Amino acid sequence: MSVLDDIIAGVREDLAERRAQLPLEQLQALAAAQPAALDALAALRAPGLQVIAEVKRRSPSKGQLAEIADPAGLAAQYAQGGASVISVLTEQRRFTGSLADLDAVRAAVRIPVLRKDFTVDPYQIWEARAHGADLVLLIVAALDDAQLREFLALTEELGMQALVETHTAEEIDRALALGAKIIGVNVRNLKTLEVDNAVFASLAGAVPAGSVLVAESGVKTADDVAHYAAHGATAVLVGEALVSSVEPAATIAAFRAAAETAQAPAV
Ligand SMILES: O=C(O)c1ccccc1NCC(=O)[C@H](O)[C@H](O)COP(=O)(O)O
Repeated sequence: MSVLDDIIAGVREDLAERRAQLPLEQLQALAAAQPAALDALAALRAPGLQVIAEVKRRSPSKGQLAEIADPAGLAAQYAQGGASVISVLTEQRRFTGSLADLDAVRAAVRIPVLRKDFTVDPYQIWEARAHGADLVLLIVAALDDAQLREFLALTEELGMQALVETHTAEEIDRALALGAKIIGVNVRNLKTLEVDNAVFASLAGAVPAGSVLVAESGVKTADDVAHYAAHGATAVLVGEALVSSVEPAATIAAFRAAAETAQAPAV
């Protein structure tokens, strides 16, 4: 069983418990009572390189990353530093995230919020909207085409966006064929946990110019950001480097500045 399969098995068990506590109809009523979702697509299409800043306590690859006693305060610092979207990892078993973190972040910032989880069931998309999220993560490797189509349609129906995460050219083709508007290339292989920044450069060309293209994982330094920007990233999604930074706002500002000086790669 791969790491991804193992995570998803846990996600399904936790989901069954939540669904037993809150039937879908009640969740849908909570979602309907939320203000309209913010326009994440517009936020990611703003001029310059955008930063999706992640609230991430722990990971399967690195173990404990940060305590994060105040996720709302951290998100506020991210927004102050110029992040255009806040990503909140809500998976409990392997990342020690929660929907309470999502609630706290939603209440603290006025920019789009991504519910970052392993989406395998429409219930999770309703849940994301009911907790005020504007985007959800859809991992192509975890879903078949019918699921991807259904989940993309539901996010649209709810006025939300989806970050559609890929790791191979074939996954990018599948995402584009199903109409994904925000394509993520995760340079972390979720089956082996290997991080290889070169994956982004090798795949970016498969995404049509003008698409929103997010480079995910492995951003440690301004040079990493410049590398992704030079290869066509619209945005970078950063977790570990920000939760372990003593000045996350300044780190985000430095990352955005680094992108402005990025040179297109020699051909
Ligand atoms: O982070 C992990 O170890 C991980 C393992 C298995 C599945 C997903 C995982 N992380 C989710 C992410 O993709 C990252 O949180 C995100 O891209 C930020 O990565 P980083 O900046 O390297 O913390």
